[in-house]
This record gives sequence, structure tokens and C-alpha cells, in this order.
Amino acid sequence: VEPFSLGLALAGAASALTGLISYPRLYCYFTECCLQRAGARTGAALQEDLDKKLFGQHLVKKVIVKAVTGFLNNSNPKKPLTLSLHGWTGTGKNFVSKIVAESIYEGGLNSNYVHQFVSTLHFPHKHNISHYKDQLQSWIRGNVSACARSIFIFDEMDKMHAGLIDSVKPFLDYYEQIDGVSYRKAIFIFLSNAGAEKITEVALDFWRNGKKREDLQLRDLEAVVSVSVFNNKNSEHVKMCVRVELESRGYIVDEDIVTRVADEMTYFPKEERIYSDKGCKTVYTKLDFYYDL
Ligand SMILES: Nc1ncnc2c1ncn2[C@@H]1O[C@H](COP(=O)(O)OP(=O)(O)OP(=O)(O)O)[C@@H](O)[C@H]1O
Repeated sequence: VEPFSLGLALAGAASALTGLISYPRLYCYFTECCLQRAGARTGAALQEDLDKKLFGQHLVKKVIVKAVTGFLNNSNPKKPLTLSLHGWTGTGKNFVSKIVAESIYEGGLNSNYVHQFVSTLHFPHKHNISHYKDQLQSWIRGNVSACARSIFIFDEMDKMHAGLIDSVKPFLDYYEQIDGVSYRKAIFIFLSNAGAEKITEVALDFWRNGKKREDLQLRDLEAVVSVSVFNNKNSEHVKMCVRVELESRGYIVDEDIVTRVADEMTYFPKEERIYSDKGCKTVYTKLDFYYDL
């Protein structure tokens, strides 16, 4: 090999190497990386995939696409994204979580950043609960430390021991960090058969009344999965939080959306419906539903 062409080849190799180091995206083309930023395609791909593959679940489609896209596009989320899918067996809960995982990580459920737990498989023995708690917490901590945008899927939540559920709860809250780790960019998906009969009852009633399944609204089902049974139309403080959050996101305050978000919150006491039971907490995630951030 002539020295000149060797020099060129070396220079080429060197620049390719620097390119590789200075362009993480190129590096991530060859090997799987923790998601740093949502690609513009993520939301569109998710929508496309759900439209193509998921049938009879118009509400799920809408909520999931809005929630996931809004969350991924928010560079400073105040809490992790928590999705809870309820329903009868075989209605697509696992299927949807797989599609969500694939929209974020190409490897989907096989990705190093996607973790799936099945209660009866991974946490079968009641007497081992404290051991499971430690294991689960350190698994979550370790993986979120390694990749903030980790996804955790919990199947068979209705069969999970209450104590174990409690051990996951701190990770879902609004803490800026816990022991130096921030969980705010993580995604938790919970799957459960609880409420399935009630959901089916509502759908059946709809059908018996000659209404189209597609006309079922989220609010028709909220009561049965007890999301927002007790609405308070005069929730002025909650509305103030919504307005502030809209302004901080650079939107013109739309009073219609402010009212809708406030209406979706739950209030106590049951009769008087005076206080929002989560204060302003869930306002931020609810807003994602109304905006393509
Ligand atoms: N709504 C749907 N649209 C299209 N395919 C579906 C739907 N629901 C289920 N399927 C198909 O059936 C398979 C089994 O469904 P899936 O495992 O998602 O059900 P599940 O709701 O998680 O049930 P389980 O509560 O028993 O875990 C899916 O892999 C998918 O191929």
C-alpha cells in the first residue's frame, strides 16, 4: 500500500471514529441506546401501529397516543408516566404495552430498557414479600439509574400482593429524586383484570341501547374504574393550577380545557366534593391528553 493512500485511509478511519463518538445517534444506530429525546416519529409510529393492529379499543388508542407523546415530548416531566390498562382477558392489554414499548425501543419487550413483571410468575409466594420488595425496588432503582427512560410493565396487578404494590408507589410520585435518582422520565404500565366486569357491563348497556361502541366516551367508563366519580364544577384552585401550567408551557389559556381538566379531577368529601383529592398533582399529566406537545 502506498504511504499516501494509507494516510488517507487512516485519516478516513480517524474521522469516522470521531464521528462515531461525537454523534451518539450514529453510535445508537449500531447498538441499542437509552432514549434521550423523543423522535418526531415516535407518536406518529405509535398511532399508526395502533390503528393498524388494535381493534375495538378506540378509547385506549386515543389516551395512549396522547399520554405517551405528551410525556416523551416534555423535557421536564414532574412525575413518571403511569398507564393503567384494565379489562377482560384477551382484550389487548399486553398487546398494547408491547406496541408502546416498540414505539420507544425498537427491540420492544426484548429491549434492555423494557422490563416486564408478571405477578404470579415473579412474585408467587406470599411469605417472600419482603424479599420481593427489596429485589423489585433495587431492580427499578438500578435500571432507572442506568437509563432514566426505562419502561416497567406489571402484568396481573390484581394478583399482586398489596404490600408489593406499596413498594412501587414511591417511584410513581412527584419526588424530584429519591436517593439521588430521578424517576420522572420512567414509564410504568400496569395491567389488570380488575374492573373488567364493570367495563363489560357498561359496553353491553351501550349495545343494548342501540348505541355504537365507538360512541363510548372515556367519561362513561371513568365511574366504573373510579377515576373521577366525584367531579366538582367549582374547583377554582385546581383551575388556577391548570392555567399556570398552560402558561408555563407557552400556551394561550383555553378556558374550555381548563374546565375539562378540572372536571376530570376527583374530589372529597363524597357528598360536598369540596377538595381535590390529589390537589393539583395530576393536572400536569391530564394536560398532555389535550395537547400534542
Ligand atoms: N383489541 C385487540 N385488537 C387486536 N388484537 C388483539 C386485541 N386484543 C387481543 N388481541 C390479540 O390477542 C392476543 C392476546 O391478547 P393480550 O395478551 O394482549 O390480552 P390481555 O388483555 O393482556 O389478556 P390477559 O388479561 O389474559 O393478560 C394479542 O397478542 C393480540 O394478538
